Amino acid sequence: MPDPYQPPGTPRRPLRQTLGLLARFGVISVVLAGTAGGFAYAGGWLSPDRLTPARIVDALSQRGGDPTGYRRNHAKGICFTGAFEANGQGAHLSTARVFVAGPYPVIGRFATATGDPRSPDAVNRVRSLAIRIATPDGQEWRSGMNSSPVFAVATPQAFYEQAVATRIDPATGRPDPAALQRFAAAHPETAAFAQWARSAPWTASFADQTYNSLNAFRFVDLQGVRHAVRWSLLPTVPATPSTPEELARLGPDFLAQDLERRLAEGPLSWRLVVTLAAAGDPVDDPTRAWPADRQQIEVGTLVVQQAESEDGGPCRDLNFDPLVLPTGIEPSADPILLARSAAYANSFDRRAAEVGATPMPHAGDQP
Ligand code: HEM
Repeated sequence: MPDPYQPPGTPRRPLRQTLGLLARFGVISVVLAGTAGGFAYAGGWLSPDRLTPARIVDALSQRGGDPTGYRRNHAKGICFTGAFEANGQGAHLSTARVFVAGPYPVIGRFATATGDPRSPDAVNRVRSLAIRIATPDGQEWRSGMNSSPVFAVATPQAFYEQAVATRIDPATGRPDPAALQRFAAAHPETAAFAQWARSAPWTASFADQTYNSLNAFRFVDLQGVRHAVRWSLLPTVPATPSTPEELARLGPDFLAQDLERRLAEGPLSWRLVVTLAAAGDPVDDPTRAWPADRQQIEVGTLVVQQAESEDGGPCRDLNFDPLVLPTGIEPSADPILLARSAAYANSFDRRAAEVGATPMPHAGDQP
């Protein structure tokens, strides 16, 4: 019987081959549908309420100013180059090459934790220092650290809610005080951070600040034993307390200016100190500090040699993703780490696509 689906003269395909082809097309379409579904899922199209990196970064982008071309958080910063001089003490805790005594090149960035690249320095409570240390085995250790001793929130969802609560109300140019109050009431875990923000002295410099990893990680030693750790960079110059009013008088960009002034006189350094958790210390919650008596080991010194504007500087196109870790350092179970990695990539993709479309003005330039 002629095949009604084939023009006359077309060679007949055996039935088994036809079924095989159909089955293969079936498999391919299922795979394609699955892939499309996967993208839809990752993009949050199937569940608009699900938290995605894009939603977090959208919320971070609405906290005032125009972030086009810039990081969507810690938007105002300055690049630096320098070295990490390992003293060899970390090699007992981790096999990472970076702990073998010696100097390793660093690209880094100081910043203020703001969504607005032109925000005046006197209004931003949290300052940050991010580093990428490269080692001769081709590996890298990237770390972004904050000047607060604890983080404000414990989960990606709470971080998102905080970003939404600090959105700028176009009518007033400020976040809605009621939204801030609602957020604080719903998140008692922010209390330790809020206490620090209220009471810690302000200073006029990036150079006199301590910078903390806040999230926990694991160092893996030669025997394969895992040690839960956090780390901090401790300044070697004394802090000079100031008030926000005094700082406001220094102009909008005093932090970058102070850094450049100090570096013109010589390098700045920080001691890298690793703190070891004791059994039961929280390793998945950066809002909770570990007790002050935990063992600490100084593993080397960060030397900052030269600052460079972010506009074209070596840190502009770096993503200080906290999950770029060398062999010998692993992430902890803290859910914030995965969320950070995904959100940084999203923010990086946005600003990388915007570079060139938007001039990258020096700090202090008017829009
Ligand atoms: C769920 C939690 C968090 C989210 C979603 C988040 C999101 C972001 C985003 C989108 C950026 C911009 C990245 C870029 O464009 O390259 C950023 C920068 C930064 N974040 Fe986070 N962050 C989180 C938690 C933390 C924590 C716990 C710390 C603590 C140390 C931290 C420290 C930093 C630093 C230092 C930078 C600036 C890095 C640089 O200079 O390039 N963040 N964050």
